[in-house]
Amino acid sequence: MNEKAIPTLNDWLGGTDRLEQLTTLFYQKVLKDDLLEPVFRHMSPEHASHVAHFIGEVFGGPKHYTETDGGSHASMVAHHLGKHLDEAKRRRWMSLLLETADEIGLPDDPEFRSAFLGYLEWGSRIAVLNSTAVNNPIQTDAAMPVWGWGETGGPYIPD
Ligand code: HEM
Repeated sequence: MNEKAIPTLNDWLGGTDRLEQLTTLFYQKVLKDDLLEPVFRHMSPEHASHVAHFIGEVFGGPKHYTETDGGSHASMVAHHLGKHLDEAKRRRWMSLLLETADEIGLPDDPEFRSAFLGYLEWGSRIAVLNSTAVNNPIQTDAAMPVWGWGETGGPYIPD
């Protein structure tokens, strides 16, 4: 059988440097955006690289978020608690991020963009849900999410 080696999403998009380029330019746009600037005006100088590291790790890349930045799935979710995000802000966040992806020339093949958009839709909708939560729904020792070329595996059915 002729089995092809399938790269991770992180490898396919060009790795950590490309993700940092994406998030750096994206958060510059965010700070010029009327709807999102108030949400992000207090973000730390490391915010863009932390988000790049988080996504890279989820996409099968190096564990920069958990091993270098000292983050975890739970600590990432904690950053969204009480932020009172809504659909309008989520849509703007998505639209600016996708615009930035095109601007820096991230791969635009249908398979990559389908997986990439799927992750952003999933993650951004969870961020909105978590932003109205009081308690962190993620255990401190929970594993990081993992995203590949075809995911969700079915609807979320609570225990
Ligand atoms: C796939 C989707 C998302 C991912 C992977 C993500 C990732 C992250 C990470 C890793 C942090 C912590 C950064 C740090 O350590 O400094 C963070 C913080 C934050 N995120 Fe997200 N996020 C997502 C979606 C969103 C959306 C849709 C919004 C708003 C529309 C949002 C708003 C925020 C805010 C307000 C913070 C805290 C900023 C501060 O420290 O002041 N996030 N996010």
